[in-house]
Amino acid sequence: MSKIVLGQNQYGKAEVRLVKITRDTKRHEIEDVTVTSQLRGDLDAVHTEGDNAHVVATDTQKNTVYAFARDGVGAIESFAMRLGKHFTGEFEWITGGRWEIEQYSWARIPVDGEGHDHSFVRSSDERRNTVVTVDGDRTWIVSGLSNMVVLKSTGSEFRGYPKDRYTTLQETSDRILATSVSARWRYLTTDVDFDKTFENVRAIMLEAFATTHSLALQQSLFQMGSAVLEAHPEIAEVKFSMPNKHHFLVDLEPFGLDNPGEVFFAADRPYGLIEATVEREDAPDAGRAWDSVPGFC
Ligand SMILES: O=c1[nH]c(=O)c2[nH]c(=O)[nH]c2[nH]1
Repeated sequence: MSKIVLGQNQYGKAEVRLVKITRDTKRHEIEDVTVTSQLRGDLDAVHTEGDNAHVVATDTQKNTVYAFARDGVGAIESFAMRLGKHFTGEFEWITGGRWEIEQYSWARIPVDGEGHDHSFVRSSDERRNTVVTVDGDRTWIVSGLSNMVVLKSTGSEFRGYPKDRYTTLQETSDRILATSVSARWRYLTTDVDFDKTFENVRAIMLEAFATTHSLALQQSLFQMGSAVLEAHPEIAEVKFSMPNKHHFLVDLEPFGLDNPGEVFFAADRPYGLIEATVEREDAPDAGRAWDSVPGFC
């Protein structure tokens, strides 16, 4: 019989819900995040013997998240790195880990044409996220966004695909193109103005989606990724997962009506799922950056 040994492992507190209000002035600020903290290191004994001497409790990890938030969250990448430095610095057998943060955005409620001081409305389901991975003295940062729903009502075609006996799809030179963008990009350095870069990457993706005359969602994806890499030398690669949110033209002929691309059935499933990585050919190895970042190819 072969010897049975413990393989890769990590543990921590998942999805710590944290809301931080900054109320130094009467104009409050809100930061709303979900934090997952996972530690790696010399943790064999707890698995093989039930010896907890090295187990920084998941409850302690949760408390640390809340305690650190007392000073504010700031850029989620910086907050995640703070946590990483703390756990790997404080406990010598903790040699690395993974800190994932998702951020929800709130907008001020407009009252008399101005944003209210302390009343907010969740602006959309879109989220900003990051995964910071630490292994010894190496740190990888993968940041991204999810649920960025975009649509263009023309400027999209889909033609020239192979036809076989199962093909019923009609070619089109004018269709709706809609998707919910999930994207994650890997930074080449930890020395980044993360908030500014996030806003810029997002704006670049939106502009590329809008201005690309799309022959396929795959082409739009590649344009979006290329535009980001062209503008941001500190980013090595961008991974996308983009559902093709199909909009089918409704046949209004039974009602004696034409339908020149105006009335659509927005199907929610099934959907095409377009995934790709846009990368620099000479990018340094990704190391452990994408470990435990599911949902991308
Ligand atoms: O942009 C598209 N890419 C596809 O691969 C595809 N396949 C399909 O049926 N419609 C589309 N649209």
